[in-house]
Amino acid sequence: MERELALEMVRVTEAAALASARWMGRGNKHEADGAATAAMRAMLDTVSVKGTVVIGEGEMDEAPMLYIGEKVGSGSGPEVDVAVDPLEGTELVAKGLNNSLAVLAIASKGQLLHAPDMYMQKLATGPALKGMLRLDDPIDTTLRLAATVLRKPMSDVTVMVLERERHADLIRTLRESGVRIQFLSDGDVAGAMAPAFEESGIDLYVGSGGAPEGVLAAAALQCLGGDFQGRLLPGSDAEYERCLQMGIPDPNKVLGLPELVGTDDVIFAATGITPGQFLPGVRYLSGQRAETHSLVMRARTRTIRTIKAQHYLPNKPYLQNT
Ligand SMILES: O=P(O)(O)OC[C@H]1O[C@](O)(COP(=O)(O)O)[C@@H](O)[C@@H]1O
Repeated sequence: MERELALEMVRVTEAAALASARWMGRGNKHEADGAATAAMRAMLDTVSVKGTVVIGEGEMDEAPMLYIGEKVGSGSGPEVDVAVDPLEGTELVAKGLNNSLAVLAIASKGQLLHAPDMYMQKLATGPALKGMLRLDDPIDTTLRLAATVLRKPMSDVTVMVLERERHADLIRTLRESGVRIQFLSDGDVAGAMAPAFEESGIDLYVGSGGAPEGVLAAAALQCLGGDFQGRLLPGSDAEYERCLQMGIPDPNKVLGLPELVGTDDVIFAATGITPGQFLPGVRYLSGQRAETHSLVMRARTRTIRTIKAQHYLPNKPYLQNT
């Protein structure tokens, strides 16, 4: 893929963020998500790719736009897999909480895992722990190994996890191990990316979250030089069957970066919607302007670019109905 596509991708996540940011704190996650999705869809069609959505808003019969299998892009240019989450953290926007993002990854055709909509067990690290840990190991073994590699006492190791009832045993073990825990209420793409940013103070991301979000996080970590392992958690026979239908022969297998994002030809972009750990949220300025902060990265070069943009809102047709 041409490197120029990276900047085009930022325009797409900026559009989604600008559209959904209007809904911050207004208690309506569906409107916020719908606005982000429509804006992302409209902007994607201006990008010179022949894209197929592989991670999207749901199946064709569930989602009006950006559904799995939908063709996007201008129809000229390279054939690419497209993974989107126009509003990652719908509750965060609805409740006016930190850390929601508009997120997009593209990779050369056939290279992103077509992850079914179910939970995935996840382990994400930054570059310092790349290749050192195994999702299959008991969590206390993983923590001890991480502390040794990072040359920190256990009490300085900081682990991020979604605050969920299903994580009760995991959290108990983390506490018994003596590590520090930072809880997330939602938004585990940002959570899984955190260990790759030293300034986050997070060493490891663990626990289960959405499988589609896992593929997006894996694309980000491929660009950041970090590591990601995931295991699908089909919760019923129907979900197990769904994995098989989607071309995943062994749904219980641990999937590493090569299985999730089988290429360095991947671009990841994200724009902050509400204020976040590594990206400020959308700010509305005087003079009908709004400011966005985005991150765009290519795995091939590992360049991490942050882009601050000021938008003149009357010139954004996709915002007219928001
Ligand atoms: O809320 P659950 O069921 O634990 O699911 C976790 C998933 O939900 C999120 O927190 C938010 O997802 P949405 O944006 O679809 O609301 C994801 O980041 C995470 O992967």
